Amino acid sequence: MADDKLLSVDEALARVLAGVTRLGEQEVPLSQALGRTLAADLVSRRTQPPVAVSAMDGYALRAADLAAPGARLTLVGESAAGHGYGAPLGPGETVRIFTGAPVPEGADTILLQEDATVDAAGVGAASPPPAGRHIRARGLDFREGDAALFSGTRLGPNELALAAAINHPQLAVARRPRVALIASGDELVPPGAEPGPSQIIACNGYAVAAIAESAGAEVIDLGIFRDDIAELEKGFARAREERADILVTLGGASVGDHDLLRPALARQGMTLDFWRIAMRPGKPLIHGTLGETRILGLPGNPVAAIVCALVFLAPLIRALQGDKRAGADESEAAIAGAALKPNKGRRDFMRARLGRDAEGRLVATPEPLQDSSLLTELVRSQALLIREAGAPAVAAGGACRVLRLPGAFVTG
Ligand SMILES: Nc1nc2c(c(=O)[nH]1)N[C@H]1C(S)=C(S)[C@@H](COP(=O)(O)OP(=O)(O)OC[C@H]3O[C@@H](n4cnc5c(N)ncnc54)[C@H](O)[C@@H]3O)O[C@H]1N2
Ligand code: MOO
Repeated sequence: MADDKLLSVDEALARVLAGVTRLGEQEVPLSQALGRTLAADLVSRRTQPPVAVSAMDGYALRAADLAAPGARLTLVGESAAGHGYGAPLGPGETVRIFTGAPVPEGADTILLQEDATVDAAGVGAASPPPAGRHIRARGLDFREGDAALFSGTRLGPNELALAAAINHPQLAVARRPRVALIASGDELVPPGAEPGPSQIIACNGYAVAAIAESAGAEVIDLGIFRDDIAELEKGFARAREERADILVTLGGASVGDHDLLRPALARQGMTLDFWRIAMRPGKPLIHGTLGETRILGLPGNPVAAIVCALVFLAPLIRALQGDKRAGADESEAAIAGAALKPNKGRRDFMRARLGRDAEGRLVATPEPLQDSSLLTELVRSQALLIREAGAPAVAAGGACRVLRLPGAFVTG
């Protein structure tokens, strides 16, 4: 069971996504559309293939003409991609044809060039092809007027190719959500600076910005702010100037005397939705709204910030683009590579290595240390092994669920 004082992860995600609608739309050229989300259905302007074409290099012919043993056909011309033969095939005739070339009228099959016998008597074959072999019918892939891609689809490499093929050089896509990042902490200095004795290098923003950009956002990194309400207010003012759709704060979300984000945001008039959830890592997560701006206050520990960005920020960014898969469960089944203890009241996202067992099943083995400050363990991991709040113990070899980390590559 979930800790009843804390909001469950599902409830928290539902609240983050509640009432979110797509931001405006804009037209972008295909070359800039990767990772964007379609704002309208795309209707095909083409039929593909536009005519019946050959799928192989060989000879176009009528299957019946080669049916008699020893039959020979007269080679009368050529059909290449972009240059058809241009005339109907007469009885006993064949045309040299290449992949993607129009099948001449009257031909009903393709004899593979490797299977053809070509000599002075003409073109023959030891085993003639049946009718219909290696011919792609007109419209096999798509037809003019058909909806080929749908509003709310995120454009990956495959979708870009299809959008191009159906002849849309410009696409209507959702505007990129603008995400302003504010890091807070007196201990933080940027990479390349000389830290004082108890200072550290701010790193969370790099991961969170990467997660946000991968989800389609435009990121405005406002830098590091000291643990001081007046300083933080300057940061909020900058976020307002930048017309941020989402303000993401890093650190200062918890209950310590120097964790000032909540009071600072409250002074600005933030409507707080929640700030503590039943999740490990990531218990102190602030969610609220400040005017039109959505606020996500991520916890300071690097792994907590990254996991919360994956679980909440990325879906929010996708929902603001009208992505119909935003918030969908992307976890998958795996086998536990080690015994898992019973879980208490928070959903646990354990850093785990992924491999495969002898049967090829995915095996997730948690890292020995799960402290939310440990980036090296995170980098060694390929997945987050998800343990539900209140889940009973699982023996090694038992079933579990995992969420792959971005770019995870599984060997074995
Ligand atoms: N008494 C309690 N203490 C804490 C609780 C609690 O419930 N009661 N929650 C713990 C949990 S869980 C987390 S997570 C942290 C989160 O605290 P904050 O969001 O207030 O974060 P900070 O205190 O500012 O920082 C925590 C840790 O992370 C480092 N940090 C912060 N920002 C960055 C950054 N941009 N890059 C790299 N590292 C960063 C910071 O130096 C601290 O070491 O609170 C627990 N405490
Ligand atoms: O949210 Mo915290 O990550 O468990 O230290």
